[in-house]
Amino acid sequence: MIRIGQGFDVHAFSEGDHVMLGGVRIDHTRGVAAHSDGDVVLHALCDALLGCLALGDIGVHFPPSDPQWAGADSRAFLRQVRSMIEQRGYRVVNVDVTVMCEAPKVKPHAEAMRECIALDLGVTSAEVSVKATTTERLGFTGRDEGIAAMAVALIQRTNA
Ligand SMILES: Nc1ccn([C@@H]2O[C@H](COP(=O)(O)O)[C@@H](O)[C@H]2O)c(=O)n1
Ligand SMILES: C[C@@]1(CO)OP(=O)(O)OP(=O)(O)OC[C@H]1O
Repeated sequence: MIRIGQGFDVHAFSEGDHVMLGGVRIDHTRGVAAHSDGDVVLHALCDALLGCLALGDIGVHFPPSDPQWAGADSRAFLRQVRSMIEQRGYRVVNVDVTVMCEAPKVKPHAEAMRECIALDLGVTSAEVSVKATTTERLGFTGRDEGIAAMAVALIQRTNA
């Protein structure tokens, strides 16, 4: 039995000197507004994985109203979501993420992001794809107002 899920997340730029993407710290002229560390890649991935088993979304499991998640490392969310999936008898097959922003440049960090995500999901980096695109100066990402990410995940029953 295989199951598929998709996720999407956005965070607006705010004051700061770095962004977290795929668990990797990237120096930037701004940060993002968020309750946690604002890692759109990991948030979209969590939603994709939760979506595989119709387990709701990241905000259901890690509510923004809960002070324990203030400034949280989003890798902890991803590891927790992996654990939810494994408890239900599934394993991650592969994931694919697209980051949308004018800046920062993602490509120089894509390999580090793949390795970080692979470690937290218990797969190899060959099972983790990270891509990036501008939106050709169109829309909120095109106006350099924030970062968006979308993700797709495939999981498989471990006894399949
Ligand atoms: N934030 C971004 C956006 C894009 N890239 C890389 O640049 C290539 C060209 O982007 P287009 O939007 O013109 O297609 C793209 O293939 C990405 O590899 C990036 O690294 N960071
Ligand atoms: C991650 C959580 C944690 O409280 O808050 P944010 O960092 O604001 O990120 P969002 O993508 O809005 O997801 C909701 C929350 O689960």
